[in-house]
Amino acid sequence: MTPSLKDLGNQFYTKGDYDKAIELYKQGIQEILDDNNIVNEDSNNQLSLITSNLSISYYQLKRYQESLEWALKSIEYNPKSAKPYLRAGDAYIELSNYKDAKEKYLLCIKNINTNDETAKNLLNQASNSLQNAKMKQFYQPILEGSPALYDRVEIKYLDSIREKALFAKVPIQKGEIIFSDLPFIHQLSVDSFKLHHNDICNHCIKFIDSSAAIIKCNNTNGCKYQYCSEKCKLESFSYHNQSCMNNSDLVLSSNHPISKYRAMVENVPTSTQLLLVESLISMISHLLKTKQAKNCNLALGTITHLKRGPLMAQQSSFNGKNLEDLQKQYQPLLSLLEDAYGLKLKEHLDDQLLKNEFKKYTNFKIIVFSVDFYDNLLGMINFNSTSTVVKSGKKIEIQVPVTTTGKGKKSNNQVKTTTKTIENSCWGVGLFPIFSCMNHSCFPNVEISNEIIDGVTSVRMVVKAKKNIPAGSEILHSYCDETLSNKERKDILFSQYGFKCTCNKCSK
Ligand SMILES: C[S@@+](CC[C@H](N)C(=O)[O-])C[C@H]1O[C@@H](n2cnc3c(N)ncnc32)[C@H](O)[C@@H]1O
Repeated sequence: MTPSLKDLGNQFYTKGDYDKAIELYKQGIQEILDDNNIVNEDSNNQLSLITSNLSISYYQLKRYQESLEWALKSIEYNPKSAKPYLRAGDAYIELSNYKDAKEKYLLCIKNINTNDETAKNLLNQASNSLQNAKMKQFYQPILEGSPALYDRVEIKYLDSIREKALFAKVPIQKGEIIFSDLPFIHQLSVDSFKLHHNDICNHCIKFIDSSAAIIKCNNTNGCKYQYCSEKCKLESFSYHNQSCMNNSDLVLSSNHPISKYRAMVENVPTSTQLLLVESLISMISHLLKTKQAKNCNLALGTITHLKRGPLMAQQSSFNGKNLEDLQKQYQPLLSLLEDAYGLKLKEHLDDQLLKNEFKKYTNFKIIVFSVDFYDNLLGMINFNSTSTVVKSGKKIEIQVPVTTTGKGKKSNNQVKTTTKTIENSCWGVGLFPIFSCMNHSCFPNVEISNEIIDGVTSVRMVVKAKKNIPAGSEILHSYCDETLSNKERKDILFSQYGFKCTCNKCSK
C-alpha cells in the first residue's frame, strides 16, 4: 500500500523537515477536495486531521498566525475533535491572546470523550496548557510592565507538581544580573525594628542619611514609622494604615489587640513571618473596608498567585503533630487579629460584595479570620518568602552577653557583656512577585542577594547567573544550603516547602 500524502507529510514532520511536511499536507488537502465533490463526514474528518497537522507544522516554524488559521480550519471541519482546540490554544498563547487560549483549552478538555492512553495524555496536556494560559494572563502584564527588570525571563506552567517556573528568554552569561524584584510586601524583624527604626525608611528599608529629611507617619500619637519619601509613605498606606492611623492608641496601649499580638509573637522563632501575616491581614481588611477589593483574593493581588497550602497540615504530616492541637495554638493570635482588623457588621458590611465574603459559619466572621485562611497565609509565606539583608555600609558597636559559668554545683551564672563591632544591617522577610516563581534545584544556576552594585544593598532581590544559562533553560536557585547532607536537604525541603526533591543529587 502506498503511503498517503498525509503519512508522507508525517514522515517529514518527524524528521523535522516542516516545510516539506507542509507542502505534502497541502497536496493531501487538495487531493481530498478533488476526490470528494460532495462533502461528507469521512472527508471532513480527514481534512480536520491533516489541517491540524498543518497547524502544528507552522507552529514548529514559529509561524503562529498561520498555525492558528489552520487550527481554526481544522475545528471547522470537525468541531467534535479535541486536538485542534489544543493547537488553536497553543497558537493563541504565542500570539499573547491568553483569553482565547483559555477558551480553546476548555473546549479541548470538553471534547475528550475516550479514556485510552492517548486521550489521557491529551487531557493532561490540555489541563496544563489551561493553567499556563491562566497564569500568563496574570503574569505577562507584570513582566511587560517593567521590561527593564524582566525582559530576560518568562514564566511558564510546567505540571501539577512543580506548577509555575521561571525560564531564561535569552542566553545569559555567568555573573550577569538576570532580573531583580521589589517585594510586594516586606516585614522587618523585631530586632532590626528595635535597633534601626530611627535610621531607616520603614517601607523601602533604606538607611536614611542623618542630614536627609525624614517623613514621619501621620500619626503623631507615638507611631515610630518614618519614611525616606512621600512615595514610600503612600505605598505603605495599604498595610500600615489600620495598624496605626485608625488606632491612635495602639502604640501607647499594651491592651490593644495589635499590641497583644505583637507581644505574643515577639519571642517565637518565626516572629517575622507572623508579623508579616499581620501586615497581610491588615492590608486585606483595609482593602475590603475601603471597598477597593471585592474579596480577600482580589485584595491579595499578586499574592493570590503565589503557591499556597496549609502550613499546619504540612507540619503535622512531617512531624506527626496533631493538626487540631496545632490549630488551637494559633487560635488566640487569630482572635487578636480579628479584634483588631475585623469588619464590623454595621460599619462595613452594608455592602453585598462584602456580605459575599462572610463565612457561612457563626457570628458573621469573614473568611479572612478563619483558621484555614490564616494557615494558608502561613503556608504561602513559608513556601514563597525570602530573607532580606540591607546593609548601611557602616560598622556599629553592640553589647553582647558573655556567659561565664562559675565553679561548683550550684554556682550562679554571671552575665557580663562585651562590645562587638558588627556590620550595621537590617533583616527582614519579603514576598516577591517574580522571584517567587523560581523553583528549587540542588544544582542551582543562580545566586541571590540584595546587592545591586558593589556593597550597595537594598530590599530589592537581585538574581545573578552562577553559570552560563542557555536561552530556554529553567532558572533555578537552591532553597537551602546545597552543601548540607542529603537527609538535611530532604528534611528542609519537605518540612518547609512541602515537596520531595527528585534531582540526581537527592536520589543518590
Ligand atoms: C517559591 S514556590 C516556586 C514556584 C512554584 N512552582 C509555583 O508554582 O508557585 C515554591 C514551591 O514550588 C514547588 N517546587 C519548587 N521547586 C520544586 C522542585 N524542585 N520539585 C517539586 N516542587 C518544587 C514546591 O511546591 C514549593 O513549595
